[in-house]
Amino acid sequence: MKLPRGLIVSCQARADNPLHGPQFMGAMALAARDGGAVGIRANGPADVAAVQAASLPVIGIHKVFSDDYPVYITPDFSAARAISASGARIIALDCTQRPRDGEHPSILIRRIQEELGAEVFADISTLEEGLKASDWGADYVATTLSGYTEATQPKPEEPDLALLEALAARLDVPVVAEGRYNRPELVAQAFNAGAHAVVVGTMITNPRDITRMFVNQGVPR
Ligand SMILES: CC(=O)N[C@H](C=O)[C@@H](O)[C@H](O)[C@H](O)COP(=O)(O)O
Repeated sequence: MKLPRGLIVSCQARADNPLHGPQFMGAMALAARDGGAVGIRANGPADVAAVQAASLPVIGIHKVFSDDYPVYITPDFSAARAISASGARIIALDCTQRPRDGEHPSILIRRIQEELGAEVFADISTLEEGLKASDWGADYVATTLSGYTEATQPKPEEPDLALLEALAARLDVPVVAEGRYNRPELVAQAFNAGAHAVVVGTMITNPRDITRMFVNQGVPR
């Protein structure tokens, strides 16, 4: 197993974010490492290559957006191959039941393991999807997409600890908590609920959203 137990920091910034770009994400990864993170999650070949500077295990994703399909986290094999070529040894992909263009996640999981020699990190939104991903051979199952699929709308403020707990009770593979873990006590609760690791993104690596939160909650208008 390539992913250690502990805190994983997601270092992602979209094109409209002033911190977009491998130089910034590489620096974020170093800061996360110095703070005690045991792994990094990063998006796209350039950022995946840049975060290797931290010498930590990298969960690579490749977001590819389409007008026709809702699946965007590593939606096909070519997306997986691109981040594998940039050094990701753990590849995360959408394993929800939503429609997609191309191969079924069960095929993608096997191809990523056999052809790229990487571990597969299944991003799911429901217990049923998590059980299926594990049956298909995923190496890790993560709650990443809870709150982001039709089946899990409306998106709650808090992370989906109930889903985490249900997955941990049923699965033999490591279960990872991800999505809206934005306070240290929520991370502690996730480990108590059986998480192998917890991924935190926005609250550590997105100063724009953190600033907005302060402005919206603490600044008089
Ligand atoms: C739904 C989706 O696309 N999630 C993405 C997955 O890579 C990221 O945008 C999130 O920031 C990441 O999952 C961490 O979550 P949070 O930022 O809530 O700590």
